[in-house]
Amino acid sequence: MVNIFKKVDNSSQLETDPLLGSKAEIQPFWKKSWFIICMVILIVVVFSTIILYVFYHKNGSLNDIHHVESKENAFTFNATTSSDNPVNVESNENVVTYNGATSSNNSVNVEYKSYPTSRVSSIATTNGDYFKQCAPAVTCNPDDIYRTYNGSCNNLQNPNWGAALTPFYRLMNAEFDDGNNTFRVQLDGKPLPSARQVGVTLFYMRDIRNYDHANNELLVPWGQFLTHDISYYPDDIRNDSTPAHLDHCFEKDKTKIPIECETAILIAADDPVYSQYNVSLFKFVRSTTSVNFSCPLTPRTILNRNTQYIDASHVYGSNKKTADGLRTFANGKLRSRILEDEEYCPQNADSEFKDGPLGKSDVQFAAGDVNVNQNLAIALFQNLFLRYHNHLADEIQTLNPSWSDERVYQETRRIVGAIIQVITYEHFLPILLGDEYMKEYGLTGQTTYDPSINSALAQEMTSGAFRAVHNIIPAKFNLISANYSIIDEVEPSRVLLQPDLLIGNFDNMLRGFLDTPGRAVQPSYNNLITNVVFKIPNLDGYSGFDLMSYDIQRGRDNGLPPYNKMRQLCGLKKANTFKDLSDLISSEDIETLKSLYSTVHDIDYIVGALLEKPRNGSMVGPSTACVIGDSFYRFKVGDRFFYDILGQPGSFTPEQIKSLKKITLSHIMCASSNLGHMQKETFRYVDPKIMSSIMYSCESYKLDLSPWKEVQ
Ligand code: HEM
Ligand SMILES: [Ca+2]
Repeated sequence: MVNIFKKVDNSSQLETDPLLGSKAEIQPFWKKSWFIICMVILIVVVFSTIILYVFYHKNGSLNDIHHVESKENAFTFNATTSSDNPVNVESNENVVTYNGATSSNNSVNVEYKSYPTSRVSSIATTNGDYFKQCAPAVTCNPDDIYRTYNGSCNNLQNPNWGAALTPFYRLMNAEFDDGNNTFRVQLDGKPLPSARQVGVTLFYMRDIRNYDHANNELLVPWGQFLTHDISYYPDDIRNDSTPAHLDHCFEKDKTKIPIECETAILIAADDPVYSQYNVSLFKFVRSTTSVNFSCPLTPRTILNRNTQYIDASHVYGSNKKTADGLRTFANGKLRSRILEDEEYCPQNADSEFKDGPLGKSDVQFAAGDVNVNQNLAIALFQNLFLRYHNHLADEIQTLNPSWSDERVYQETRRIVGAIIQVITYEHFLPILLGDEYMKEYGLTGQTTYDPSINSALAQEMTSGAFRAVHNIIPAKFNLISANYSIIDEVEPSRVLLQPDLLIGNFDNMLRGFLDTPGRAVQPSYNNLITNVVFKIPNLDGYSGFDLMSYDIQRGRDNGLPPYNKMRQLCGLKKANTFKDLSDLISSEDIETLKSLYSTVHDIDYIVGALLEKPRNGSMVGPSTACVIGDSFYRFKVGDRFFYDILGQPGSFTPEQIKSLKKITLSHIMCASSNLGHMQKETFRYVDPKIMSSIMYSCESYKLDLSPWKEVQ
């Protein structure tokens, strides 16, 4: 072993100089230049440390990084803070940024993994069951240039992947108490706390941050419109008619609760809203399962009725019958009707909601998705795209007069699907997720098709992560006139299934979403959408609507894993105690969680997701972002018809892609309304009175269709 502690003989100051080869006089070490330089550096370091220490203490920034680890693609930070002020942790390599408020116990741990082009790997073992046991036989034509209506044959090796009426994908195995069907219980065997109780205790009257002045309210109808393209799983109401089914659950005799009432959401006697109406529960109907389609899979498996690709199936339908029913079969156009001189979706003659639970609506639209009438915002967007389809079909037919109705219809359908993808990936997701998550989850840049990727929508996404975006639904929709004054406002919660208000208000509603700042991101939903009481016409009593309770209960209904498991799936540290949640959840909320749940392992996914602090530049926390990011990655690389994929029979030409990439939601709104002027970044809030100079005339928003002109 080499002894590094050389013994210095102080009696002899002379040693052989290796360069001069002669004896040289050795100076005392304090006179040597290396020593002087070292001392100067030391003094500078000590002084700057003192200055930084004082500065950081004052600003509440990081003062003790006691663990910093950098693996190939992962960064871990554990740090303590000294005050209650916000903390910034930044790493320049691979850009991992966190900006969160400290919890009152002054401890912040941030652990983010950076996945440059990666995603979550499913660890569920049941994803293949439906395809082995129940999937219909399908024959595909690999040369087809248009999508099928139900999404089959997109993936030629697995033709049923992503098709309508196939199961949601699971990232983790379903969690049911009996393994198959009954609601998850807590680790100590107790039932989970009532979904309403959780909502009230954590979120009631928590509306403190009102506006997000960077974005307008259009994120909400777009988010919902997009949801209706990729998801639909109705309640299981096989044997009863809406809305009276389950009314018997209200009966006072609680000695024998019918099985179908067991999943009702219990309301406590001291509920701040419902106690005064003597309402003791919300009816809750479980989702329809594969059993309804003669496919008795276990555990409980939910089939998605809409195609699971972003393909405008909510405009056209997820099966041929619906699609045909919406067509005129002339010039590629969709059926529509004129009301008060404007074009609207056709009437749905069979609608069961003419006498809806909240009132009567003479207007019931028909569209590709049966939920077109759910609320005014989604109805507005369905009508917007109906108008846009017909506008585009006219232009394409004019450009190519010889094209048949079928060709014009299919080509327009193909472009509309592509436009929804462009707006989603270029404009919507960067705001929702932020640029860093966009890069981490591989959501930017040229798409390369990967047939090994199943594009089906994750159960954890549709019953959990994407619903967390319900927190930006505003309490009121403004109707704004052409001179920018608010002429009316409607509560979305009160106009469910009542789309007649849209007639004559189309432009006013669009202006309302465009010219109103969005609801700020925060853990709670707006107070109205969670606390609306209404009288059921055919029941002598009151009922209510609470989106938060339904979201929590739906997660349990569909067997979502609890929050702690989702954290781990997303690369976050498993919490062993409630305190371990302090990396992303405030200590006040942790205390409330403790009062509701038996252990940290019992917390519902959406509850944790809503409480997590969003990463800087994103509207969601990491265990929400990871599921949303993974889903949109699969919708992109697993879709053979994705708009910028090259080399497939259905691919657009490079010139067409160039033209499509320029489209914004402003183009659609200009072509389908009388607005006249639009801003370039449609989702950004621009005060119309002050910023009118940066609004552009609708003349400048025209999709260049020349690449679609067929060369004769
Ligand atoms: C005015 C706006 C909105 C209203 C009134 C609304 C209302 C609802 C309701 C009533 C449900 C069904 C609840 C249940 O019984 O389980 C639902 C489901 C859902 N919502 Fe929203 N929502 C709105 C906007 C949004 C937005 C902005 C997003 C996401 C960006 C979103 C994502 C979802 C998802 C993923 C589901 C489950 C999908 C499904 O049922 O197939 N919603 N929403
Ligand atoms: Ca679809």
